[in-house]
Amino acid sequence: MLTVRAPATSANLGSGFDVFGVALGTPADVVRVERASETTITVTGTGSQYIPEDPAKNTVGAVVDALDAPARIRIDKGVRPSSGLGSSAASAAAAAVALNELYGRGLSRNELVPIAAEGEAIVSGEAHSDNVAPSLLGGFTIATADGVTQVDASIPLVACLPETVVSTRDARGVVPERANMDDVVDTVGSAATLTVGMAQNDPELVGRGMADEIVTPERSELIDGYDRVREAALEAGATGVTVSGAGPGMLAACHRGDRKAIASAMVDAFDEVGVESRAYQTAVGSGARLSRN
Ligand SMILES: Nc1ncnc2c1ncn2[C@@H]1O[C@H](COP(=O)(O)OP(=O)(O)OP(=O)(O)O)[C@@H](O)[C@H]1O
Ligand SMILES: N[C@@H](CCO)C(=O)O
Repeated sequence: MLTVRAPATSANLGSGFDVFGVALGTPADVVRVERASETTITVTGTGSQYIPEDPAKNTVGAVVDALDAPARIRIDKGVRPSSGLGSSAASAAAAAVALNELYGRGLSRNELVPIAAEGEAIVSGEAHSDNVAPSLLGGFTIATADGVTQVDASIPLVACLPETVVSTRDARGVVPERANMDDVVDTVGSAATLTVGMAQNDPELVGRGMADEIVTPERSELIDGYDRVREAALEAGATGVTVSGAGPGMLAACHRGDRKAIASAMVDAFDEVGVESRAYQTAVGSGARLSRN
């Protein structure tokens, strides 16, 4: 049996819609695979009651098809679905690494990115790679049509997940079809600033580079308490705050010593609007890890 732990991820980071992503130190999905003549999937863990075990509807099933690698697959969810922390992608990335090894397909982590992204097409209608890339490769990733650029980084982060649900499919429905040129210019500036911040491990530049005038204003409307929680995190020392993935999770960049205060401030602010939440004090981390047992 092969076991792979694949991390949660946060995509977009504000200014990098459908392009930027980071791997998080915690939480993670654990996927176990064994060869079988027919594929079966069982799901346990957080939010497992909302995840289909039918291979045609689970992101992992798309990976099985793409690698032609039938298996008995057990998914232990650490990443809550529809949270904005790349839950669907974590399972797909873990399965891609595990099945590639189980069947000796010999594909590199970069080559597994489009394969794992097939799973995203099942749940959101589009095979975007911005979550599967960091879950496979770790660090900060820039996923474009030409491939993925990756840098290792260790920026401290707080990811706060309200107990509400926003599906990626719905959140993609509010993305504007066109953008104003001034907003495009500002957002390109932010994206460049964030990229330098990741390369230099500078939380101030990363936080400043999260500013986005195009997608985030629309998406934040879907999250009860967004403005209040954002303000609270900034007051507690966050260098930048944005929607995590498609939401409703929120992501704050910060300095290492400020994570605890920011986590409590975000949870308290959600509480003030009657929403329970859970905060992860984490950092940009490593990609999927394989073990044999
Ligand atoms: N292995 C899986 N893990 C999690 N969700 C899955 C899986 N397979 C299918 N799904 C479905 O995908 C949906 C969750 O994916 P979605 O992209 O909406 O959220 P997310 O991955 O948590 O967030 P985001 O992509 O914004 O970070 C749910 O409807 C869930 O049932
Ligand atoms: N880039 C994707 C990430 C969430 O899956 C989105 O924001 O819709």
